[in-house]
Amino acid sequence: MSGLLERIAVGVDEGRLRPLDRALADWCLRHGGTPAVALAMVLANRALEDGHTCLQIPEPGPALPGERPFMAADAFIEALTGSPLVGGPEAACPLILDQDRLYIERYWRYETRLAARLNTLAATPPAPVDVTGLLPGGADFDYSRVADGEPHWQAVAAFTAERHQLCVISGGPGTGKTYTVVRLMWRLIRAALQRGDAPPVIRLAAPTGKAAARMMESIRDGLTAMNLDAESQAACPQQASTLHRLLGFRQGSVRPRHDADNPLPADVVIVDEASMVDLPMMAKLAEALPDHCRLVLLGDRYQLASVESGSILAELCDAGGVNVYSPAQRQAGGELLATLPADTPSEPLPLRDHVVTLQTSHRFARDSGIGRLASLVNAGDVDGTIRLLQATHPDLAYSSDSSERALDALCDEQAQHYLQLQQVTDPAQALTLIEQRRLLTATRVGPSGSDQLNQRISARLAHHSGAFEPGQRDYHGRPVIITRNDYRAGLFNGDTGIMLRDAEGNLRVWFRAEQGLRRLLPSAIPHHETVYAMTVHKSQGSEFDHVTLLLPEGGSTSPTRELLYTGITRARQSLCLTAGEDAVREAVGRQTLRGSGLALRLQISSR
Ligand SMILES: Nc1ncnc2c1ncn2[C@@H]1O[C@H](COP(=O)(O)OP(=O)(O)OP(=O)(O)O)[C@@H](O)[C@H]1O
Repeated sequence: MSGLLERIAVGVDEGRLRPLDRALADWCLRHGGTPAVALAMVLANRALEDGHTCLQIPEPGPALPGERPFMAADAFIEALTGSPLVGGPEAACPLILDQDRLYIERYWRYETRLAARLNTLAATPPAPVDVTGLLPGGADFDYSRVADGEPHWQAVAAFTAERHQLCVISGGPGTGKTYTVVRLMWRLIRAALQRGDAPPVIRLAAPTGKAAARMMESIRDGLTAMNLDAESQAACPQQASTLHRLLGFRQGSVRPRHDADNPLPADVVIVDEASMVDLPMMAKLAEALPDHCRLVLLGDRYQLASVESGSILAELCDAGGVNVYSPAQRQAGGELLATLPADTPSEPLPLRDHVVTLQTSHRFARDSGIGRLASLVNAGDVDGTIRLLQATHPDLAYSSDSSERALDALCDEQAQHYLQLQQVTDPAQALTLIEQRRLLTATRVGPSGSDQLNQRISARLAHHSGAFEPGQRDYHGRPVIITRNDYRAGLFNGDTGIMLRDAEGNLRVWFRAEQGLRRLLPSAIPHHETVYAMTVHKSQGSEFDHVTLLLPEGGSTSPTRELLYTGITRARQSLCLTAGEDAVREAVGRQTLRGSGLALRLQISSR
């Protein structure tokens, strides 16, 4: 493997590799590493950047992007063994080799610590649950929409979260995750008050400020609809925070205030949009829970995983299967689970009693184009997806033309909508207008990337309205999205605002806030961008009435099934998909597979 640095230098020149790859390899070689170790360091770092927790050493052998394998996988593992820079589990080395998985040391620790904590939570003896209120005719769940012979999965989810310290509730859009946790909270509070105990301290959190605000809004609506008595109402959480804030991260620090030595003051922690939580954050959260605390994770197993490393929610769901339970769980659920088909005799899944998958969307009708499209994409049904797209549905439009001319027409259409903003001076009305529709795209760069689309739409608006110059940064009617958390300003990654001129002619930026609206000077808002179009990744945790989703043709980063599904399910009322048939086929057929050892570390815990 001589000449590694030279080969990397060529890769950097050709744009296949980054200067960082060269620096990492160089560092390894200067610190006693062999070329194999230097390659291992480069590939492990690249794996992390691609969202993997570790490098699953590939067969037939490890290779730099665009090159043939340097050596066979077995020989590579042997070459790493004994290096001072590579150790086995628990070693204090920059790289950890754990069987055929290679980790950057910190990530091996996150993974093993998270698995250990989850195993402890899952192994806690189940609590007895009074299922009376959960059954048909009980006070807690309405059975009028449940099909005959089907369990009420929302009631099963509440039962599971009461019975176990660890519970994952997965469901697509509108399947009632919030509806369920509102009832779960009420049951927990009511049971405590009936026992004469203090109500449990329930903390609500989400990975982004936007998702936290949406979670609180849905929970508030749900609580209002339930019309609780004043005491129960007061015991319900009044706020949802970001995980950063919940754990008490200080600006610029990776160590939170709450950890195993200073656990969170909470009896129940409920995390929404858990698919967006990465491995380091999930490990820190799990460690900061006090021993008795319940952890309830809500999310959609089929959505895109976190932008950073790990796909924790999907892995936990895989470790739980889809609504298969142990005999003990079925017995404890009694009538609640009586209609389930007999248990299959396959190998029991480690988290089978801890994961509930909600099945019915209360947002989309059974024949809704958006709902059906989402299901077909999830199922990986390529032909079914294409057939559906070619049929007519009131809520779904499809165009296979993603040519330059089609992109132009798309940008014109978007600009026509946003032209209305030039006449609007009321910030609430302007915010509603920008939240109604969104152009989503798979990537940030390239002709159909969000950067260029935003420029094209802005240029058209400048031309049509004559109100500002093309290329002008700040102008009346400019929608902006925050791209970095700023705790001092109270603005978070993903928050959207609108720039409007006030009566004195000064530009101000308006955001939705807990109590109404906030007004800020353009210079006072943290990192932000114009947002007519955004990537599907950025749209996670948000929904819009009308979505136009664009998939690029070819390109370096091909869209995956998860990306397509996430884009589709951002639409509440209508979806227009613009993508060549080949791009759709490719995306539906390509699933995200992330290297991780978490699943292997989860133990059978069901009793
Ligand atoms: N069992 C039910 N009976 C009647 N209405 C329901 C039921 N479950 C959910 N809903 C209604 O369906 C809508 C969506 O529910 P909810 O917001 O809880 O879903 P969600 O899974 O949290 O959605 P999202 O994916 O947007 O986070 C809400 O208006 C809710 O009141």
